[in-house]
Amino acid sequence: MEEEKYVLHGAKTLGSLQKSTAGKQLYDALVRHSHLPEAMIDAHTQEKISYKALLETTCRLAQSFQKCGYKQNDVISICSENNLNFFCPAIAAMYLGMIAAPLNENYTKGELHNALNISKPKLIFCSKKVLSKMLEVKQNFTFIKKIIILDVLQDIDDSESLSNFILRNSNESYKNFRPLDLDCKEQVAAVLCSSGTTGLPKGVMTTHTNLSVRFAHARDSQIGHQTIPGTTILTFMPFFHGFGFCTTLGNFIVGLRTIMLRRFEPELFLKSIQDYEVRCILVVPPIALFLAKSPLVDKYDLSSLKEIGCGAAPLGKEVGEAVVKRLNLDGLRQGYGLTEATLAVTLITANRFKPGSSGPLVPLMSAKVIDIETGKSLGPDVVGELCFKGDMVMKGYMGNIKATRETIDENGWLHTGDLGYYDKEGHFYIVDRLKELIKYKGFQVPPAELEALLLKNPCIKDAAVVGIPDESAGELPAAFVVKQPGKQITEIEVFDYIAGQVSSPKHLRGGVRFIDEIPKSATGKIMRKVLRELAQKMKSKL
Ligand SMILES: Nc1ncnc2c1ncn2[C@@H]1O[C@H](COS(=O)(=O)NC(=O)c2csc(-c3nc4ccc(O)cc4s3)n2)[C@@H](O)[C@H]1O
Repeated sequence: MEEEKYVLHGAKTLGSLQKSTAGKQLYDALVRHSHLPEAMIDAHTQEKISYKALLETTCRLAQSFQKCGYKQNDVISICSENNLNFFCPAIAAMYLGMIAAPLNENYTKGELHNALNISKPKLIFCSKKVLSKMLEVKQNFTFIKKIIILDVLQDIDDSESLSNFILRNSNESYKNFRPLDLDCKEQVAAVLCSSGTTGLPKGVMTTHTNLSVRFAHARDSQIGHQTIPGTTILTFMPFFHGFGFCTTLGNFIVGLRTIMLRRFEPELFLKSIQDYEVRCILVVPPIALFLAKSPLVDKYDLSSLKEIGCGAAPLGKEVGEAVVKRLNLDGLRQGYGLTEATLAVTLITANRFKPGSSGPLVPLMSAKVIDIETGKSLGPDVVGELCFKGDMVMKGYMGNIKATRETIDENGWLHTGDLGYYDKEGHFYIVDRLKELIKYKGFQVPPAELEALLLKNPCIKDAAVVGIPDESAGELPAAFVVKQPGKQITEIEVFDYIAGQVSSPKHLRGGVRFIDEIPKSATGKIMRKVLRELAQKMKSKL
């Protein structure tokens, strides 16, 4: 029986929680905000999309899906850098109980192969930039029926443009379209990649109920970053990642004006805040460090900025305080979240700033910190594994019951693999990571994925990858390698071997170190803590 005294509960009710599907809530929001001229602006091109255009495009795209015979639980993937049309297929899919599976556009063909094998999309929406890569990958999968290009007006060879696909398969009478009623708790809305506490990337099944809780938080002035329609928020968070995906959907729900960057570009970032009079920005810790230290910041008028949301990786208390002081803010709204729990599960709320804390538990969720030996829940100010329960917890990993059961226990508790504690006021502090996951600038770097690639190299007998601390990036992936007897390979050859197979965040920026044996426990588990300590003593030649 759970010791109730050490289980924390967020607010049990939230006036803004709606029982309808995420698709219906998004549809209603696009209708409600259809008078607002700017839903999203591309900071690179100044192009924009209105709420009315989002409404028409998503309804006609849903009608097109229906005309072409796509149906409930069919998966569509979106593989693109942030762009104005990124969310059109995702929202249209949610109207119909289809499933949106965003993919990192920087994935190599090998990474895409793994991710596509999980979600098995019938349709892929991609940008012109990744079209050739997607066409090559498509050849290996019979389940992919079509590729549609998001950011061109004309077809390219056999791939239709989004606008032509809609024109050919729908008509002007989109006003008769309505989203379907669905079982919100069971119906999967999106599948997002995450490696979780161990192993290779998996597909996190996020349901309509999961998103509904997020939308309730977004609407609530105590939790949401901004809640007044038309308020301007800026993001460069990749839309394929839970942080960027779920916060931007929340922006549409509230009617915000989202200024979108494809990637962080210092001058464009600062100029956009100034020129669009941005009120709120969402950042990861390396950008908080930039805001704290860069001389560039003094060249721009950032006086419109009233709020900074920061998360996805640890933020040093001193950095947060430096940003607040330099930008004359009330505080920095740090949050702690994981893809497996949809978005932030602890979040600094307005006026409850505590430097170094990731904030109190969000409404509609429960939390406990457990002793990693006994599993018993712990009281305040004692470090243990963070666990969460409630309607933000994912349905599970797609097609992977074993990994799901290893992450969500029989009582519905999500075991995060993170170490932390809460203080007497219920503020949470993340202090370390039990799990092997490495975070490079907020991006996931699953050691198991790199270790599997290293072991395929004929010159390598054994290998382990750990994260080593870095002030700017948070952690850098570093490899320990045992050479095959009689084989030669250099550090740079190992670095290049990995860099040629995976996307940039996974490159071995922490270096390569050759050792005689990988330290392992009696059960064969890599002793990663030992390796992290060894990495500090053994400098890499790279
Ligand atoms: N604040 C934090 N401090 C320390 N570590 C943090 C962290 N947030 C995530 N992490 C680490 O990333 C892991 C999860 O990685 S992940 O799966 O890629 N997902 C994420 O990192 C993730 C998904 S949603 C999300 C956030 N949403 C927010 C909304 C508003 C806001 O102000 C702040 C945040 S953070 N983060 C966690 O298990 C943890 O190890």
